[in-house]
Amino acid sequence: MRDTPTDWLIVAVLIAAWLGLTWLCLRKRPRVAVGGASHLIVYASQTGHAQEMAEATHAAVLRAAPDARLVCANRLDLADLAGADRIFFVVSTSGEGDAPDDAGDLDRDLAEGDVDLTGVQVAILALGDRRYTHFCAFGERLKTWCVAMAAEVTAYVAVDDLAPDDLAQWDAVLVQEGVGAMASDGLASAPREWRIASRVCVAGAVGEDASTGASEGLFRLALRPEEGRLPEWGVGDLFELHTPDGHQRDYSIANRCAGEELVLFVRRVIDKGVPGRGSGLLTSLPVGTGRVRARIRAHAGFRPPLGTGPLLAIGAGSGWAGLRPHLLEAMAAGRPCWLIFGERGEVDAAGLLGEMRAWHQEGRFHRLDLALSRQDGVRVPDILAAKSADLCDFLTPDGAVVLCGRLAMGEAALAVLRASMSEAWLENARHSGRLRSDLY
Ligand SMILES: Cc1cc2nc3c(=O)[nH]c(=O)nc-3n(C[C@H](O)[C@H](O)[C@H](O)COP(=O)(O)O)c2cc1C
Repeated sequence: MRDTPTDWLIVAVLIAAWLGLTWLCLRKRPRVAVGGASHLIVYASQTGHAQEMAEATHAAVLRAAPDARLVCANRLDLADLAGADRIFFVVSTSGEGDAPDDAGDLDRDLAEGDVDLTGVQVAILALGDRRYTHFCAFGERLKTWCVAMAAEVTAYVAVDDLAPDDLAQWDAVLVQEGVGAMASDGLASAPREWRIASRVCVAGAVGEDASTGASEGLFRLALRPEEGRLPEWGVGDLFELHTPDGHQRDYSIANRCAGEELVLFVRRVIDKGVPGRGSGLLTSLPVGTGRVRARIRAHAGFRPPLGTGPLLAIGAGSGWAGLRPHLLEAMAAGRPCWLIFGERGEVDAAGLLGEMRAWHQEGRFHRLDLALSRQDGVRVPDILAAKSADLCDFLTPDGAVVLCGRLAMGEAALAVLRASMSEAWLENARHSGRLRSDLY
């Protein structure tokens, strides 16, 4: 039997109708919000600032809308957004214009997702830093997408380096929206006074590189609270320094919470002859009498890797501050540890390398590999590549990785690990909490 032109026309019409219906179904997702909440506060945060501000925003919004829900971006479905009346996004930008790790799914949705947000009011607080090339790029992408999805974007506030004036604008937005300013009780702890109890230069000669605008040595500091006992913190948490001119700087706390002191490793930064706002203070105030204001801030994304398997710690320079408490925790738990660490040279960093060497000689580390770039021309990724087979033996199947240091070093290290262990292993380790990184 031959097909007639009429048969073909009917088939074409049916296919077109089916495609149209599918498109409509996908676009008009059911308006079911998270737990039925009319107000959503959605956060995406790499080092905790956006999360904390979202918590303070949530506390403020709750006054006006008792069903308001606080949600991490990755726990969100597009249908949740469509089901809300008002959405407050509080998001930072990480990497080079990237979404924070806890917003990878939302970022994919921004590229591919389609949902009807007609009638949904959106306000966005975007955290970023103008020293990076792509200022608030993730917040910008989010705004563009919301507009494309037909949401009404009522406010967009971009914050440069947590500048108080920019944050005041967000408070003004909240007041305008009828919910009142951010609730300070959303902050985990208030800043307090700390005294610099000791300070020693452990790497890089003081004065070196000042002319080139580069750094001027790495210092180990011990701080004590001016009053009261040492506050509690967890492995991975941050010391948030509040400078007298209203800025904040984060430093990894380098010891576990015990004893009377909090330990930091601070690189003295000199930019065009001017010492860094935070590092300048910490490395120049007099020992014994010098005081700074700071508080401890939880860093949920850099908690000890889950599991009980072996731990590979990778880092360089001031990244030692981030790795150190993880190693102390893992050694105490009896996990085999392997440290791969980069510095410039033996003489340059004797104070820093001494502690690692001592731990290794005492048998507390399974293995220690140093990449001394200026002395031997070897960098951290070179070691990872050269020891690829050993890495597979050490990490397969349930090993964990903790990575801390400059972004370029971290990304190069991850690329080599990906090649050695496979993309699937790395993704699985990240999703199951066995890979933690803090790159800056
Ligand atoms: C490794 C790193 C990369 C960053 N990349 C950017 C960027 O590309 N664009 C930007 O505007 N800010 C960037 N920032 C600045 C952060 O967005 C800013 O510090 C923000 O307050 C961090 O908020 P969070 O703690 O919620 O992640 C970066 C910060 C770090 C540490």
